[in-house]
Amino acid sequence: MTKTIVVALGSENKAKIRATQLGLESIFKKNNTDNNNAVDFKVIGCSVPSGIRDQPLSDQETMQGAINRAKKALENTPEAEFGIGMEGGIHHITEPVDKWFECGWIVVVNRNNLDELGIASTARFELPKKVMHEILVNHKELAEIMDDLTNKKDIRSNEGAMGVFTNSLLHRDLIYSHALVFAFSRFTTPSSFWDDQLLSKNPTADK
Ligand SMILES: O=P(O)(O)OP(=O)(O)OP(=O)(O)OC[C@H]1O[C@@H](n2cnc3c(O)ncnc32)[C@H](O)[C@@H]1O
Repeated sequence: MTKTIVVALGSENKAKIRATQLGLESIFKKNNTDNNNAVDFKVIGCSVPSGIRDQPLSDQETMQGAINRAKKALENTPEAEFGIGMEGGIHHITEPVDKWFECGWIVVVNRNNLDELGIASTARFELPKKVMHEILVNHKELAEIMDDLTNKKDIRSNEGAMGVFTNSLLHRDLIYSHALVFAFSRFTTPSSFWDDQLLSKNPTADK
């Protein structure tokens, strides 16, 4: 009998649900005979608090939101083996250039060990100064600004700001799915890659 892995996603955002489906399809692809991970999977999206501000302003805060969401989703979904948290946020780089960048942070947590977190970020892109002005001075959320800028509705659940700033080449679901594959690697690659045993002895230690 094929095993079904149940995964709880801490969001009902359609782009994040699609990203999770896409990521898990490539991780657990059944028609790839070389794939030792091949199984069925089921995604349950649920609304959970991120525990941070609606518009996170640093990588640290955004990652914390993703951790909180992954753990809460798992807690709220007893049948799930893994919890996933996805959080979009911005980060300020001051040197060698003064610019703000947007990316998503993705966290995977397994029920067997809540302290073992798989964490990755998406690719990043620069946000224009006028968008940052709306966020920092007028305290608007990126979602609202993107809709105003494009005259569209609900960009956050569709192509995302990523899609807008790449002329629709790279949509939020695809980019988040790649980060999910990285975050899951903690659980899908050999555990020997991740244990604390050093690869080589410190050459000076024996002297
Ligand atoms: O329903 P949830 O899961 O909360 O999804 P969200 O897109 O609203 O929320 P996030 O917490 O991931 O993102 C934090 C803020 O940044 C906005 N944001 C993040 N990525 C975005 C994107 O690609 N396009 C538009 N807005 C985005 C988002 O709408 C929030 O205002």
